[in-house]
Parts: sequence; C-alpha cells; structure tokens
Amino acid sequence: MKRARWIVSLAALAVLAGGVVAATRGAPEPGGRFITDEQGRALILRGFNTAGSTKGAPDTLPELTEADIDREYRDMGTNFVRFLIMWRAVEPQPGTYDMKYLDKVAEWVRWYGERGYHVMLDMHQDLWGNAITPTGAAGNGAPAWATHLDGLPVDTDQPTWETFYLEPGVIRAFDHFWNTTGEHPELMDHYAKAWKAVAARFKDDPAVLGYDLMNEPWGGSVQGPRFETGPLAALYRATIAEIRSVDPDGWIFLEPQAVGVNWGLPSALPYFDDPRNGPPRIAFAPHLYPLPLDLGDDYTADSKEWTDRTIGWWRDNVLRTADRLDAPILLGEFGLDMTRPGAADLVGQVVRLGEGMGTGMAYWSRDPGSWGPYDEKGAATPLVAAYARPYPRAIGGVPVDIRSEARSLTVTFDANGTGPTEIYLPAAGFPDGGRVSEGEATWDAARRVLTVRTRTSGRVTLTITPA
Ligand SMILES: CN(C)c1ccc(C(=O)NC[C@H]2N[C@H](CO)[C@@H](O)[C@@H]2O)cc1
Repeated sequence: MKRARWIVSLAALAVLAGGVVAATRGAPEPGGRFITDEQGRALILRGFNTAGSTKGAPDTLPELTEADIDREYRDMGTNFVRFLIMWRAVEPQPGTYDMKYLDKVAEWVRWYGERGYHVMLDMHQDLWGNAITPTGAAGNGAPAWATHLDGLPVDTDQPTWETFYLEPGVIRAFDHFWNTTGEHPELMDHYAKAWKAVAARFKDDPAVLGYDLMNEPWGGSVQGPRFETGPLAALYRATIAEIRSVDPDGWIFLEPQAVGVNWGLPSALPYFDDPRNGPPRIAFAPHLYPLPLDLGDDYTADSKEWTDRTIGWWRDNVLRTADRLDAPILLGEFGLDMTRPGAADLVGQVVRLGEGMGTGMAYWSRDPGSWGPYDEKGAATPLVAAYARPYPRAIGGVPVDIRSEARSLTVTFDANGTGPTEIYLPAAGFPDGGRVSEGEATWDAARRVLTVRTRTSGRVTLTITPA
C-alpha cells in the first residue's frame, strides 16, 4: 500500500514538474566538472550541515562548540561544512547589515579554516521566515520586515512541518517575494544586496569556498519550470551580479526547487552566465531525500529496491541539469533518522553515489539527535561509522573514478600538476595509515591524511591499502 501511495505521489509531481521522470537508460556520463581549490585541485567535499539549531538560536549561530568540530574531524575526517546563516540576521532592517553578526560567523569560519575545512555559507530558509506566525513557532530565514501575509491565515496546527508551505499566508509571503503579486519588487533586490554584504565580508577569507544562494526554494503560487526559469532564475541572476561586484572568485551554488527535485524529478533550472574573468565558478547544489523514505518506508526489502530506483532517477536528472548549467555538482543535503532499519546502508549508498558522480556532500545535519552523528547524550550513532570512509580530500588532476571500501581506496585521475593528492584515511581500516600503489607518500598521523605526489600528467590510478 505504501508503495502505491508514493508512486501516485511521484506521478502527480511528475505532471506538476512538467517533466518526465528520466529513464535510467541513456544517462549522461558523470559530469566532468569539479569544484576546485585555490591551487586548481579537484575537491571532494565531505561534511555536515551546521546547524539546524541555528534556525531558532537567539544569536542565529549553531549551538555547538569548537571542541565539537575537533570531535567531528577526529571521528570522520570531514573537510567541508554547509554553514547556515539567515537573511533576518544579515539584514535586520531594510538596508542595514549587521556586521557584528557577520563577525561572529567569521569566528566560526576561522575555527573551520584552522582545521583545513572549506566553508559554504548557506542563506537558509524554511517556510519563508520566523514571522509567519505571531510566536515565531515555525519558519526561519526571512526578516519580519520582508514578511507580508496580507492578513491571510497561517494555521499552526499542522500534521508535519512541510504542510506550513501550503498555508495561504505563507504562499502570499512567497508570492510577494517573487514579485508574483507585483506589489513588492524591492524584496528580491534586498536579498541580492544582502548577499553582496556577505560576500564583501568574506571575499578574502581563504576558508570560505562560496555561497549557497537560497535553501530549498519554494515558488508559492508558481511551481515547476515556470518558477525555476522565471522568478528563481531572476533572483539568481541578480544575486550573481551583486556577489560578483565584490567577490570575483567565490563559488556560487544554485539550488533547484526542492519539491519533486529532492525526490528524483527533473529540475528546469536554466544556464547562468558567470561574469568573472576566468572559468565559471557556478555549481549546482540539489538535495536528496528519496520519496519512499520521506513517506516513512525504511531502507529495507522492496522499499530499498524502490528507493534505489528513485536515487537512479535523481542521479540521471541531476547530471542532466548539471550538463545544462555546465556546472559541477554538490549534494547540499541528505539525511535520515539513523535509528531506522537500513539507515546506515542508505548513507553508504549515497557515499558510493557521490563517489561515482565525483560530487561532494553535506549530511543533514550535525545537530545532536537521532539524525546526527551523535545523540542527545553525545554517544555516537551508526552515522559515524557509515560516514567515516577513506576519501580523496583534494586531487591533483581531473577525477575519473573514485571507489572506497572499508580497507581500500582507489582514485583514478588525469594528472594536471595542480598539486599533490590528499587522502583521508579513517582509523578503522587504516590504523597505521596507508600504503600507496605509486607516487611519493607522506603520512600526517595527527590529521590522518596521506599526501601523495605523483606524475603531473597522464592517467594516474592510486590504490591505497592499510600500512
Ligand atoms: C513543500 N516543500 C516546499 C518542502 C517539503 C519538504 C521539504 C524537505 O523535506 N526538505 C528536506 C530537509 N531540508 C530541510 C532543511 O533545509 C530540513 O528541515 C528537511 O528535513 C522541503 C520543502
């Protein structure tokens, strides 16, 4: 019965999205584009969304500490963080930017930078903003001054948090922002200029990789291709221009609409020009939440088969969109309740998916609890073991193939002289570090990083096994 329900849901959404769920045959080859570091090395990003607690925190910062970052690195060797920031904190009043808030964000960025992390700043929203209800009980992101409900209702008695998106007041707030009503054309311009203020603050910070322009965009009354090619594309173009007016080099990450695309349906996001000198630095940053799991099935038995099928649709559709954007891919969110049967297997499946696509990823989320790496008492959940995999943090060439097992890692790339290849090796599987099939390797036991200097041209295949 569950399967019938979500097949019907998916078919309905396929009609809504105006797209056809991609067949698994004829999928394009993995996108040959990669996010690069300042040396030009291809980055494989592995990290967390930090943090869900930011949404309601009085200071709009994570309820975590610097020691928590140390523990995360010690246990999983992550090198990336999707760090949540909020428009309401950046621009508390129209045209006024809170530099004290950005300085506090910079403190977190410094903590990550000192540990070799790459930071993507995520202008996060869910349900528009905290002011959709009088008590702030739901929603985060947009400031109160940009929230126009026109007196329409937002019923706080909802079966799940997602259904707030369907409330008349929430739809209206989004319709004003996207200028669907034609009554508040100023809002998108404020948003783009808020990003300019953020980019001006962090443009010279070596730890800041780039900017995720909007979390899980929702079109309100306008949905699917009409939303993505219309108001969403307009916001992205305006924001790209504002960011590039102060920061010519930061990577810019673009998300599709969340509904449908998170589950595997195609996005209609169009190509975006990057007005910078040099190769474009625009990336496609979808989220992955397979519908069978979202509807309550576990990653077991026949639901696992159907989930894998939808993940195949997601992969093929994401690759097609990345081809259209001529952009590398970053998986900005995936996650689930780690107490559910099959959860650790799903995480392993997504890690393998990312390896096959050459894409990095950020797990949702770093917060204590059943979804995260540590529960409310600080005990490790199954996520730590599932996510602590050997992976190439940075590759001195264009990746061709990445395959990890518990006690081996194979990385194939076309060397281009951009620098050495850095590989994280977890203690489980590689207690004394690793042995490499070619090149000159040095082992940093403290960081658990094997740095390999290889030929600077031609195809290189590194196989790493326990020392
Ligand atoms: C109806 N709409 C617009 C909708 C429904 C469901 C999600 C969602 O599950 N998102 C997945 C996760 N992403 C957020 C944070 O970005 C988490 O709170 C969700 O679990 C998003 C949008």
